[in-house]
Amino acid sequence: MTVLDDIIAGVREDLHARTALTPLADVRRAAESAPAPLEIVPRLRDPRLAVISEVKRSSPSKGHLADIADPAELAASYAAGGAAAISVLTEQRRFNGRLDDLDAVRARVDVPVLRKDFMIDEYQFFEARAHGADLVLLIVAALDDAHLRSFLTLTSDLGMTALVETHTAEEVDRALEAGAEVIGVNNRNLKTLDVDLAAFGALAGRIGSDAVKVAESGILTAADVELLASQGADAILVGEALVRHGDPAAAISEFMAAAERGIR
Ligand SMILES: O=P(O)(O)OC[C@@H](O)[C@@H](O)c1c[nH]c2ccccc12
Repeated sequence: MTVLDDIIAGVREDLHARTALTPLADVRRAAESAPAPLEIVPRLRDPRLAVISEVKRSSPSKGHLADIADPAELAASYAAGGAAAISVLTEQRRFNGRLDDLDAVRARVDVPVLRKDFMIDEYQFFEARAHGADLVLLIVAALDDAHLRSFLTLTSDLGMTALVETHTAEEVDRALEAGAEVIGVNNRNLKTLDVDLAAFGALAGRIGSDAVKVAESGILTAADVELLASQGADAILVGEALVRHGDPAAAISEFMAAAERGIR
């Protein structure tokens, strides 16, 4: 059993508990009456690097990262620093996230918000929308082609955008064939949790320029950002470096400046 399998087993149990409390029909109704989702693709296509800033308390690889008593406050400083979007982890068992965090962040900022979780069931998409998400994460390694396609359709039917996460050449091909518009390369292998910042550079050319390219995970320094920008990243997804930084808004500006050096 890989780490990913193990995480998903827990996600499935938590999902059963929520569906027992709130039936799909109710979540669907809440999704339909939620305020319209925001568009993210134009922000990601902006020539300047887009920084997707993550609210992340802990992770299976690093354990405890930050307390984050007030996720809305953190998100507000991300937005003030120029974040293009805010990612909110909602997985409970391994990342200590919650849907309440998504609600709090959504209520506070007017930039697009990503529900970051392991999406394995239709229910979670209506739930994401009901809680104000504009984007969801689809992890190719966790989905067969049929689910990848049907979840992409459901995401766009709900007016949201999918960040389709890959880690290998085969996964990039599957993402492209399924019609993904925004493709992430996770520098962390979710089966082993090993991080290799070179993963993005190795796959960027394969993605090409039809899809938006997002470099994810293990991005700690301005030098990392400069390199990824020079390799064609349109956006970066950063958690640890921001939640551990005393001044996350300054860190975001610093990353954006580093990207300018990378593309010059
Ligand atoms: O904290 P980092 O190394 O900056 O990583 C952020 C983000 O990329 C990471 O949280 C992540 C990327 N893909 C995921 C899938 C599930 C859970 C978490 C993730």
